[in-house]
Amino acid sequence: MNYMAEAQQCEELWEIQCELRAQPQSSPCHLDARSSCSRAGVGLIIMRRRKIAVAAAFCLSFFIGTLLNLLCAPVGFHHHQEQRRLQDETDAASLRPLLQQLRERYEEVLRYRDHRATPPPTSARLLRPLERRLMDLAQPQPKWESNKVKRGSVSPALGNNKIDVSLRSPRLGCQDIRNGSDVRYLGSGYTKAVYKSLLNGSVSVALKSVDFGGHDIQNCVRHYGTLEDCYRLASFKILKEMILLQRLQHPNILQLYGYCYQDSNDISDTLTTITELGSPLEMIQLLQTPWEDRFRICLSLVRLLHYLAHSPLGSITLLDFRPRQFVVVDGELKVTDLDDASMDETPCISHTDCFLEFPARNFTLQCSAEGKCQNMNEKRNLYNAYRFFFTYLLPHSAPSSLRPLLDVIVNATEYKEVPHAVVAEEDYRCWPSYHHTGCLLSVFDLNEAKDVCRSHSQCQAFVWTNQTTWTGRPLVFFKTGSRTLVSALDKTTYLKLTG
Ligand SMILES: Nc1ncnc2c1ncn2[C@@H]1O[C@H](COP(=O)(O)OP(=O)(O)OP(=O)(O)O)[C@@H](O)[C@H]1O
Repeated sequence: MNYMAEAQQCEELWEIQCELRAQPQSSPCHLDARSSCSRAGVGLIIMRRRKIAVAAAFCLSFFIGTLLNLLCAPVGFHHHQEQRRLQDETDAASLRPLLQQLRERYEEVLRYRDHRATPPPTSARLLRPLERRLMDLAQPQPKWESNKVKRGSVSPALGNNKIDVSLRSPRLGCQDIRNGSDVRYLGSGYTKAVYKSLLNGSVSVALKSVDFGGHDIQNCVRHYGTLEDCYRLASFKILKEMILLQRLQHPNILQLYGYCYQDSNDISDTLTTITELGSPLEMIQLLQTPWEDRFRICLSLVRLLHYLAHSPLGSITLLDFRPRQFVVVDGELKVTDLDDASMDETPCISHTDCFLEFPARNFTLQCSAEGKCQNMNEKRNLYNAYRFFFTYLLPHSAPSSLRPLLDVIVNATEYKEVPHAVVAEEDYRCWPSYHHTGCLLSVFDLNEAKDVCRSHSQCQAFVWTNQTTWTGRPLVFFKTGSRTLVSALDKTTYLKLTG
């Protein structure tokens, strides 16, 4: 039964491989998938992690073992066979989470790739000098590179994640990488390593690929013991990043010049992307640069965030938003690491599901009638930009005439109105309160309520109760947060938003 499940899994992953290569259903790829996977189930588990030769030897020994078993039927042999079967079952079970992750990442990549909107074509007339130099450099893409389907080079139980994206000219490829010189290590993160290379002696680019010595691969191999499968999993991140770089075109998003699939470390079709080169962002250095340069970085970031909030793929959030995800190109900030970007808006049933948590403060956003947290992606980006960039880069040594304006920007406090809602708990005491455990005060109008909230350090929200004192002054409940936001027809809640 387990062998049958294994065979089914094998078939599914082959199907993925064929799909990625855009092979039609009746193609040899799909037929091969079925015949490969319907072979002896016992052999499949071995074939996934070892070479076919090993699997064949195992099948042979299995066959001989069965023969001997029939002839002799010794009790010990039965025992040995049972042990091996149990071991195989354990191995298969331990790899299941890896297969699940592979499937999820594969589906994510397809979602980004198949999203309808396409970037506008750029007229060759508008090409800047660097692009013209790249155009001179780019070789016509060899046909084999986009159509190549290498059989037998990957484990039959695992889909290869080779995927081609259409790129505007100029497109660079493997040949250009091979002709590169002056290759130098630039940096690495959890998953990828980045190198600088000088192509054709004229254009410097960044080459990005999976780092075989990086934490991601090392942790995965330690856990699952299979380098090839772990490589495939990690390379989905580069694949996703490449698709996003191609789909999102903006001066503050690094430009993708091309990519290359080549065999490396005994793994077929490993992916390297070729992008615009930048300088890693060093916050300490940046703090020492003139105010105008720092202002330029902040302006780049604002322009980028505006584009991401209204991108052709919808509102995109950068889940991993730290200075190291950005580089500087000619004084402009550009995002380079897009593998943690997401275009999914958080689903919700009530406002409490739209809770955005940061170390220093939290927000509760509105849940729309369609069951999506409204503007959550944009809000996450904005607050991260505020806490990682604006607070450090803008105020220090700013021109004195701009200071009042900057104070307003950096300390901007506005209130978001949530009609028909009340914060059920999250009370604090104040004086002179009309409530013995909460802060219930009378105010003249909404502006006074905002001023009161601003003057209380605990206050993060207030509820307009629609009740008044005997003089007719409205009563307002001041609250420490808005996690316990619930519906209440006759009340309105105001949430304090900073940044
Ligand atoms: N185009 C580029 N030019 C110069 N340096 C770059 C470029 N792209 C990336 N880098 C440097 O390489 C580092 C690693 O790249 P990247 O962030 O894509 O890898 P990662 O494994 O996803 O990292 P993380 O663990 O931060 O997610 C970056 O922190 C950056 O300093």
